[in-house]
Amino acid sequence: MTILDRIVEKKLTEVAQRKATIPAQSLEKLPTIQRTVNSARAAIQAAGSTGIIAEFKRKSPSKGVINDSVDVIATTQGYVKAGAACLSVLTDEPFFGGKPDDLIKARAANPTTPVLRKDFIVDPYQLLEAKAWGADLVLLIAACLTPDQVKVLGMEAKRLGLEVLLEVHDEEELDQCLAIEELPQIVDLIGVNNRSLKTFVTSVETSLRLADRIPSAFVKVAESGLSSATTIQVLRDAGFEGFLIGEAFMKTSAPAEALAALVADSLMQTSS
Ligand SMILES: O=P(O)(O)OC[C@@H](O)[C@@H](O)c1c[nH]c2ccccc12
Repeated sequence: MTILDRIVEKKLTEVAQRKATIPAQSLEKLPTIQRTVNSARAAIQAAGSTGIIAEFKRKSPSKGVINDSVDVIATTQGYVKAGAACLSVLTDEPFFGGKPDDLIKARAANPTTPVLRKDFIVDPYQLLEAKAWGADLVLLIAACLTPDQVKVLGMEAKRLGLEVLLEVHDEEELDQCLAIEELPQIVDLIGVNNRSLKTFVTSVETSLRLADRIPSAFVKVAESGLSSATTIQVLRDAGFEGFLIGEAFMKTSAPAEALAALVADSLMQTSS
């Protein structure tokens, strides 16, 4: 059993409990369901955007506790001030130490920045939750979904007006998703996760290998294991516009300052 299998098993139980506590019909009635989202696609593609999707992540199955002392509001506001194009907030509690309230707080504190609900989405109910909590976009992880589920969840996300980041790890997952005829209508960004779910080893080569296979209709996002301006430039040259970064910032006592330093490094690279 892989870690992903364990996470999904737990997630299905969690979703069943949540549905029993707050029925979907109640979520549908919340005013946030009608809200127009901040576009991550637009924010990442805006002229001069850093493309950085800065993540708030307290712990992970691969690293254990990364940071359990920083505050979600101060950190996400600091990220935005330092140049983050988007925010990513973990809402999975058992494995990543996140919670819905982190997302709700990050949303309220950063009204004009796109916020990603980072979780393991296996049921349309979680999309309703994401919209109700104020998320602008959601992650769909190909490794834990069938192409049919990607389609159903993508369509529901679009009904709710959410943007979708589809995550793949290899050629097989990517090709299976690209075979979904409606994909350009239901997915906005395709992310390549550099972290192997089996070994937890991150290799930026994964993103570089898959870059040309991703059609230009999608914003390309490189995910995980990123920390240097040099690597970001290499990825940019390969066609990536978005960079999902968590640990490199969160492992420091001042995550926003770490982001600011990376942005300063990147600017120096482009001007030299
Ligand atoms: O902390 P890193 O190595 O910068 O990685 C961030 C992000 O890519 C990673 O947290 C992530 C990518 N896909 C996920 C899916 C679920 C949970 C977490 C993730």
